Amino acid sequence: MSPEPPPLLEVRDLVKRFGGFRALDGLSLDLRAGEVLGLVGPNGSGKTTCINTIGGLQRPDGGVVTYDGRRIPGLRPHRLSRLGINRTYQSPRPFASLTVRENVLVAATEGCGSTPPDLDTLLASLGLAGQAARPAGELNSAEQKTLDLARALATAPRLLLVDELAAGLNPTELLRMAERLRALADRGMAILVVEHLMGFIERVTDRVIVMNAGRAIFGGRLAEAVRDGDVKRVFLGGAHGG
Ligand SMILES: Nc1ncnc2c1ncn2[C@@H]1O[C@H](COP(=O)(O)OP(=O)(O)OP(=O)(O)O)[C@@H](O)[C@H]1O
Repeated sequence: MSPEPPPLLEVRDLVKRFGGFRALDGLSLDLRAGEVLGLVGPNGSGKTTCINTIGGLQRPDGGVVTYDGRRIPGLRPHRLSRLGINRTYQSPRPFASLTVRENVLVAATEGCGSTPPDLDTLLASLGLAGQAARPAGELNSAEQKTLDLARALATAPRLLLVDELAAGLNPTELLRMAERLRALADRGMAILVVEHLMGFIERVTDRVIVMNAGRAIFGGRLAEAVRDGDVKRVFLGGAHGG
């Protein structure tokens, strides 16, 4: 049997401070190609800060992030995008006056140089073909989230960071979104998903990391997490999450 390939993303002892407050306090995680890792935890536990720090929006104050065998300290999002890392945002901000298609076209120019997806096929696969000519500012919140995913996918990422994509989607849209993420992972994409909706996490993830106060307090399958004493304490009361 061939040995398991090394993780595409390795995060070691990541620290992010805001003033004297440690939003990330020594977080470590691994993520392999084709794997979906969920990052869950109470409000303020550091999930978005983790995505922002890996994704180049915020500079880490300590620790090491290695992507595809290369340290990526302090690289800005557009540089990371060219390396194959892209993300979605909790509150997407598309170019409101540009059409859906134009928004995705602009994003595609920031891609990593590997074959970009055909934009019309991409829009169709995300159910946005009918919206392609509409100004993005006219989309509802679920459509804007989907457009945000299309924008990220247009750069052909190998690592996708997903920040609360499911919030605001109806049950049918949730199911469809979960299937899309699974299909992307099945084609080899590594996906880190921050999400509060546990049904969605259960459907899309292979593993979860439960965070509290900037640290990982559990790593493993969601079914095991819900039986873990520390996890129960954090979710059922007494959480120290900032
Ligand atoms: N730019 C910032 N300046 C100061 N404090 C910040 C900043 N960004 C985040 N924080 C603080 O860091 C902590 C972690 O925030 P973060 O948004 O990462 O948590 P989260 O787990 O994503 O929360 P939620 O589930 O509510 O989105 C919180 O206490 C937050 O107030």
